[in-house]
Amino acid sequence: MLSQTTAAKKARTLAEALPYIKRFFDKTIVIKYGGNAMTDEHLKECFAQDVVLLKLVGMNPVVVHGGGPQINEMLDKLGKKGEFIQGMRVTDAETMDVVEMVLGGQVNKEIVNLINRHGGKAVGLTGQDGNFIHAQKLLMEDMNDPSKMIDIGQVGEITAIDPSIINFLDKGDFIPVVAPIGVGVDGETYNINADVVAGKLAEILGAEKLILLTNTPGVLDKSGELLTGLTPKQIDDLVADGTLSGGMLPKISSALDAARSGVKAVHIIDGRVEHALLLEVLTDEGVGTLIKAK
Ligand SMILES: Nc1ncnc2c1ncn2[C@@H]1O[C@H](COP(=O)(O)OP(=O)(O)O)[C@@H](O)[C@H]1O
Ligand SMILES: CC(=O)N[C@@H](CCC(=O)OP(=O)(O)O)C(=O)O
Repeated sequence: MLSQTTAAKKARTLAEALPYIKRFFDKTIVIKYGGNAMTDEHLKECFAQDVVLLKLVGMNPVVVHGGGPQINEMLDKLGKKGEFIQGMRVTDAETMDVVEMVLGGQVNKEIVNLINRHGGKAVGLTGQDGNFIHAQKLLMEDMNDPSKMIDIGQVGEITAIDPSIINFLDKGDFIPVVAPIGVGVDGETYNINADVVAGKLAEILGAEKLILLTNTPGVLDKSGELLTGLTPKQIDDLVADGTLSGGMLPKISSALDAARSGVKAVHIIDGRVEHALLLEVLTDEGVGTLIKAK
């Protein structure tokens, strides 16, 4: 039997959720599930339960997933080394085949299956389905010399998103699970960073919240301390002095773009914390880093 104090604590936590359930009822919440946060079986189950719960209390969760480490694992098996420049994967034709297989197949179906096992109705999509993520080849600016462009192969930048398939799924009981693959005018496919897709999708859907689940407590300063809130000026400084690097670069710029484009709350949070998503959406507990528009 629960002691009275434990029971009272549980009841208080449940009661705390009520104003959040009201506030976010019928609102869209885009959740980026990073490949690095997807490693532990128990945490994956918690994630799926959280997504289903948000849907059942009337919100519209839209999941965008990554899978960087999972792609690396498959490349390793093929004797190929994954290479990243400024947080973006250099994607030749062979790597693109692996990206499509791992993101569009393995990882996407695993998440769909997890959510469905917990009572949700997840539908897996890539940007090709419903022709919804339009992309073109990205020519990336060199951070150290903006006059120089870097060619990283079949990596895409989003040119447009047609959200009708997502809106259709949201209106029903479905939970969209999106793999970050875009399609070009001639039907060619592009590898797009999942943070970029999540940010743009949140903007286009007019999402109330964008939550980026990753494998750090949030954005950390030079001495490894958590930064709970970040303004654009602070972000510029952290990029310039090298505190932000690798995968955090596309993450932070997508987060900032989304905040500036009207997504009301953008959070980078620790996906290694049990039920991090519920804590973020339904409690007063602030976890991670809030990205401010100004
Ligand atoms: N200042 C920073 N604070 C936190 N993480 C950082 C920072 N700079 C770089 N990183 C790196 O960014 C990583 C998160 O990005 P990424 O590897 O792309 O994860 P995900 O798969 O969740 O998108 C962290 O694991 C960390 O290694
Ligand atoms: C262009 C580019 O970098 N694409 C990423 C797509 C997956 C991704 O973003 O996965 P995470 O969120 O787990 O990092 C890649 O190939 O790794």
